Amino acid sequence: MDASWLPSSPVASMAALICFLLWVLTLGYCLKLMARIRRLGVQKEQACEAQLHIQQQLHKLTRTDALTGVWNRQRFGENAEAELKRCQRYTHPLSVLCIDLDHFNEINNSYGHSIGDEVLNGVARLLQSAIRQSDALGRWSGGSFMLLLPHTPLEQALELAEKLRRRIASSNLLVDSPVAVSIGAASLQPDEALETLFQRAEMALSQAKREGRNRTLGCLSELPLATQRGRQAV
Ligand SMILES: Nc1nc2c(ncn2[C@@H]2O[C@H](COP(=O)(O)OP(=O)(O)OP(=O)(O)O)[C@@H](O)[C@H]2O)c(=O)[nH]1
Repeated sequence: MDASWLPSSPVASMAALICFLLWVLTLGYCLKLMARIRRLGVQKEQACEAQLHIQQQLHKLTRTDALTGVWNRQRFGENAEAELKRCQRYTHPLSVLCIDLDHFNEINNSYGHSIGDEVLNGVARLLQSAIRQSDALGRWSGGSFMLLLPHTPLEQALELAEKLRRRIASSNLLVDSPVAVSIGAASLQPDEALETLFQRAEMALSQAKREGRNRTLGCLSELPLATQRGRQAV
């Protein structure tokens, strides 16, 4: 056997051994480094996913009402504006319902705010479960919601409003007392602005409250001249 490659002296043997050890150490270090880089890559991916999740949650929070989970007023308004343009472009009917809890203040005072919150939540759930996917529900203010009904003329909107009103009145959101809502409806008129459409639904709602609550009223007319002037002056 040819042994010419073997170190010929103890010094050479020692040097070969040191080289071998250095090579083993370097290899170990490289493997460790590679594992660390891989770990960092995974951690970076996880951090990116977490950041994306937080961004999505934030986006959702800024678009939905924290208590009821329905769209907040801003998101509802943006959607309604886009829907209005579509309906005007294709001359489709569009209606809105403004739905307000009757005597909500009394519910809060008698049962406490957290029960008031539960009632509000219950109403939101009832409304959401009764509408079409193409409809949109938004929290409008304290105890009121706005419902957008594309492709729906006033007559059908009033029918739906009555169905919703009856459903809420016969629910047992409060065990020992009925919960009622008043509803104002309005349908888009040619070249009408969104703001005016909402105002007319609110006007009908105010009239329903004045007439005794727990009822539905539609707004057939345009805004009274005084209101229109007031709006233009703003
Ligand atoms: N529990 C609860 N109450 C709220 C919330 N936001 C507003 N409110 C209360 O809702 C009540 C709104 O009352 P109003 O709509 O002014 O009047 P109302 O008592 O409902 O009377 P009508 O609308 O005239 O029938 C006020 O007492 C507010 O404090 C909320 O998020 N949770």
